[in-house]
Parts: sequence; C-alpha cells; structure tokens
Amino acid sequence: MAAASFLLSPRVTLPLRRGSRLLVSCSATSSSSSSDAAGGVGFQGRVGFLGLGIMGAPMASNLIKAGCDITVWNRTKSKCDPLLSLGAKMAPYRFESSPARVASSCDVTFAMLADPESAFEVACGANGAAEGMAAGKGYVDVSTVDDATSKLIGKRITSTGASFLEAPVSGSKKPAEDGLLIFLTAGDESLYKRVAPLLDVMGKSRFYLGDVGNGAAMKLVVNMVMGSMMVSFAEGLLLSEKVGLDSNTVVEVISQGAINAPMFSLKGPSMVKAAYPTAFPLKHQQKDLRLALALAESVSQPIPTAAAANELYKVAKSLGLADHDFSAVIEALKAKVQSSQH
Ligand SMILES: NC(=O)C1=CN([C@@H]2O[C@H](COP(=O)(O)OP(=O)(O)OC[C@H]3O[C@@H](n4cnc5c(N)ncnc54)[C@H](OP(=O)(O)O)[C@@H]3O)[C@@H](O)[C@H]2O)C=CC1
Ligand SMILES: O=CCCC(=O)O
Repeated sequence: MAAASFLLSPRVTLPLRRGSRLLVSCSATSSSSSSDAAGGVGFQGRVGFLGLGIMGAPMASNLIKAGCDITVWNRTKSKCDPLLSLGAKMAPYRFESSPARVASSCDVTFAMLADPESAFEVACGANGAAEGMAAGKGYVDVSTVDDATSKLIGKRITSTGASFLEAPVSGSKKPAEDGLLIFLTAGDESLYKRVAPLLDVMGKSRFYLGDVGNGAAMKLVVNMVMGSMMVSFAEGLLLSEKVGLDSNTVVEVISQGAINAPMFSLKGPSMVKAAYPTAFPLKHQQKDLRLALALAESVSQPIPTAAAANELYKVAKSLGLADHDFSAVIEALKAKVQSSQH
C-alpha cells in the first residue's frame, strides 16, 4: 500500500497465555496515495529511522512517500542518500549524526538493525538512541532479536522516561517495498496506538501481543518454521533431481497442493537455476534459528528439526553464502552430496 490505509475491522481482543492479551488489528489497504496534511497519515510528529538495510530502506521510504517527516541514520552513511533524495532529513550536524541525535530530534524513532548485538549497540551504546530519549518520546525496535535483548533495550529506553515497543516484522523485501508487512508488537500499548498509523503505512496487519518479549518470541517461532521449511524444500528439489524428475514440475506440483506456500513458488524457480538474489540474507536466517534454539532451550522444548536445519545454514555460511538469500542453503546440501562421493 505504501500510502494511506484505513482500518476495516475493529481490534479483536483474544485471551493469551500468561495472562496477557492479544490485540489483533487488521488493516486493509487503500489504493489512494493521498495523505492528510498533518504528518501525512494521521501521525503527528517527527519520525526517526535507524538502519537502512534491505528492510529499513523501503520501510522508511514508504513513510516518506506517505508524507511523514522522516529523519534517517545508517552506520554506512551512503545508504541515507536515496532516502534524502526522497525528502528525508539527516539529524542536525549531518556528518556527526548519530542515533542519539536522531532520537533527540524526533518524537518517535524506529530501528531496523541486523541482530541483537547491533540493535543493542544502536539503542544503548555510546551516542545510542537512549541518549536522545526523554519522556513523551517513543522507541520502536522492528529488528529481529531475542526476548532478553529486547527487554534490555526496553529497560534502558524506559529509564529515560520514554516508551518502548518491540515490533519485529514478518514479510521480506518485497512486502517491505509494497507496505505489506505483518507487525508483531509488544510493550507499551499507548505507544502501539500512537504509532498504529505508521505501522499501517508499512504493513498490512499488526498484532499486539502484550509484554515485551512476546513479539520477539512470536517472530522467532515463525522464522524457525520458515527455516526448516526451506531446508525440507531444498532436500525435495535435490532428491527429485537425483531420481530424474524435473525440478520445475516439482515446484508446480507443490504449488497446487495442500503444502503450497508462497515461499516455495517465489523461491523455487530461482533455486532450480542456482540463483539466490538476496531478499532475506542467509546469515539472518541462521541467526534466527540460533535464537529460536536458545528460546526453546529456555523452556526445555526439543526442536530437533530446527536444530538440524540450523547446522545446514551454518555449513552454508562456511561456504561463503552468508550474504546470499537464505534459499542458498540448498548449496550446503549439494556440497554434502559432493563430499559423500569422495
Ligand atoms: N531481509 C528480510 O527479508 C527480513 C529481515 N528481517 C530482520 O530485519 C533486520 C534487518 O534485516 P535486513 O534489512 O535484511 O538486513 P541488512 O543486513 O540489509 O541491514 C542491516 C542493517 O543493520 C545495520 N547494522 C549492522 N550492524 C550494525 C552495527 N554494529 N551498528 C550499527 N548498524 C549496524 C546495517 O548497517 P550498514 O548498512 O552500515 O551495514 C544495516 O542498516 C534483521 O534483524 C533481520 O533478521 C525481518 C524480516 C524480513
Ligand atoms: O525474517 C524474515 C522473514 C522473511 C519472510 O517472512 O518472508
């Protein structure tokens, strides 16, 4: 949608384990690109965006196109340039910009960082966002991290008097470009309500899951399933090839049956051609499996399939495929076949 959106259905409140509540808000997209005058989409105030990688850049871009007042920061400064061309601002003192400066000049600041370490560093490190936070401001971390990191960040942010919301996303590069992400939020509910118009620009639906940690856990569960599904799919493609079946026909058959998933139809044809244009970097998928394994360990839950999948992503990383799309995990299987033949 990348533009104005409107709520079709009211929020639904469902009972959730551990005594918290699940608020589900589904928004429908509007084809209109109009935005209201004040703040573009019904959000009043200045918005910071930290982290302009594969996901952060199109998310910030959609906010700019919807008419929001956006200030950007990225560790590698050159990645700010396309956003500046669209109308984004840098924090004052362009060449000394920092997460702290962005946060201090904005009402709400979003962060889309690679992993727990970078999310913590950008929020809580030297010149980190927390240094620019104060009562009345909000920090929304949309990175995929573990619940412990999210809680640490939340504690540091709220110690300044500001509010904290974790909001990892389901959906990849294309949904980010199209404003069709799914937000898995938890934390301060009034901040959730305040930023809802912004989430609706960047996404097609949003879930409010209660206490900080629940959004992170939900995201890790989803990506644990996804990572295992991809490995299983890769095994199927290689097995079919080995027994003389046409891999493209396998993709087509799967797409028509009960196990159809958009991921198979989307990635299958390029996997057959051994092409892995990066939408979701393999290193991030392995990070998510590692974090899911730790989450499972914390509650003594065996996840043997995910554990086996994780090993394969580790092999893929060791083959130099960390920055390829996660579908390149099929190359680790091919390497295993080759090594078993020698
Ligand atoms: N790609 C996808 O399909 C999806 C990704 N995610 C999650 O979203 C997050 C971002 O993913 P994505 O955009 O793909 O990743 P990218 O690798 O493209 O971008 C990572 C961002 O983090 C920044 N960064 C990394 N390390 C540091 C550091 N030490 N200090 C400051 N900034 C740092 C990078 O800055 P720099 O440009 O300087 O390197 C960049 O802005 C990850 O947590 C990922 O798991 C969630 C859903 C889908
Ligand atoms: O974290 C990445 C998720 C990718 C997807 O949901 O397609």
